[in-house]
Amino acid sequence: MSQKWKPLKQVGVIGVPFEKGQKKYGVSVAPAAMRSAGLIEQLREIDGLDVKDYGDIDIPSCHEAATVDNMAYLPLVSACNRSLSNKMTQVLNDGRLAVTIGGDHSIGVGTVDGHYSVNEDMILIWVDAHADINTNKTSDSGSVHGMPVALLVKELSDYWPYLPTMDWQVPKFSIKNLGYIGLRSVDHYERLAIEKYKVPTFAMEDIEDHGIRTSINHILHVLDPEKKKPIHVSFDIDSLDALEAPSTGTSVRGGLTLREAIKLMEIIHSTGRLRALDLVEINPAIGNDSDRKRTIEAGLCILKAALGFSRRGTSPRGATDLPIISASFKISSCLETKQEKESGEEKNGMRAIADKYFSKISNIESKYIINEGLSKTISNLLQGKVNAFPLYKVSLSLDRKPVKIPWTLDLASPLDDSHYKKKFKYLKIKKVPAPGN
Ligand SMILES: NC(=[NH2+])NCCC[C@H](N)C(=O)O
Repeated sequence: MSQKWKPLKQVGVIGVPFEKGQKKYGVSVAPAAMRSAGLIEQLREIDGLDVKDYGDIDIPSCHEAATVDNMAYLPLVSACNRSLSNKMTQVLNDGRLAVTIGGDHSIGVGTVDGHYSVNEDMILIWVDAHADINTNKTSDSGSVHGMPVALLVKELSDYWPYLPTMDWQVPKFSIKNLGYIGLRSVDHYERLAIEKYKVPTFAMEDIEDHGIRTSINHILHVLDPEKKKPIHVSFDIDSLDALEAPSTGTSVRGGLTLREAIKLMEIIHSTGRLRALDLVEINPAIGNDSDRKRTIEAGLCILKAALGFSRRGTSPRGATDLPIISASFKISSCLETKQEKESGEEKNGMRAIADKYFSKISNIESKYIINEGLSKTISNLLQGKVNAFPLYKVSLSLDRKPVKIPWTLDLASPLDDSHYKKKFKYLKIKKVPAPGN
């Protein structure tokens, strides 16, 4: 039976201030930098999104020496990912789409491991300049951020030595459920692995040939032709062109434009199947203020596109028309009814009248005033009948043009008010939803 997918409106944000998967200082500052740039607030502005901030995971301090050849800080990387994997499981089991802010890309081990434990049928879209599928034997750098994919996939488990501290992580995810977007710096053995396992890959030259829409749609079709599997996107900011995202540790020229990346995320959002999204490798310590700002803004744009922000704009929820009147009102005077005059309950009576008349209007901003002299004249003209109904003068100030609503007559059916209707312009008062509702 085919399940109807729609975008998950509940989101859980996890920060991972971790940088030991590579050698440069600064990528651990990204969660804080993203938060102070308004990450949570901006996500909450997306129509209908319920965003829970799970805070940053505790990065375990661990002083064990690296015991595996050509794998820097493995015990630390392992401890961080173990804790992240647990946090992922928690967020997903809370029914939320997990948004993880790294940290370097070694944290993909924890996010995918945690996601897999909840959704075994998940597919993984790795958006990156690099394939990150080195083993410690094939890596030139010895940095684990170039190895997460190789650690995760079961097909490569035989190519690793025993990894002390990594017993918690059993590679179960199949490379058959992986696709790449944005590659342009692929090491030799990485290319071999991609070809050997026929990983659907749209490197930059393929994106150049086919466009971003066809590229992602092709990958999604190959990995999940029946459109029924949860999607995990692991987005490395270095997939973007260095001009769009300069503040990152291993930037490569000639990458995705921000527009392509946004489009990519919009397409993924529209599947309704996105369940986990990582944003990694933003390094606020690289570059100047403007580089930092540009990179962080690009990251925010990407997250927002993935979570349903529409560049077309969205009309206010529930509204069917532009607000006709938006004002607040105050009764300054009113001709009382006979009954009120006698009972002296003028004030309550007035409030009741106001409620009755203006319950239909929300958020009225200007004043509603009766001119005493005028009201007396009118009262005379109406020969005492005025006591049978309240009479108001309403003045509303709209933004562009002051509009006067001179009279509102109630219970006035026997009365011919055509004279007043001619003299004063009547304005229909329509109910409008209060802004923000
Ligand atoms: N997530 C990244 N930025 N990875 C960069 C990896 C670079 C290189 N291929 C390496 O293995 O060291």
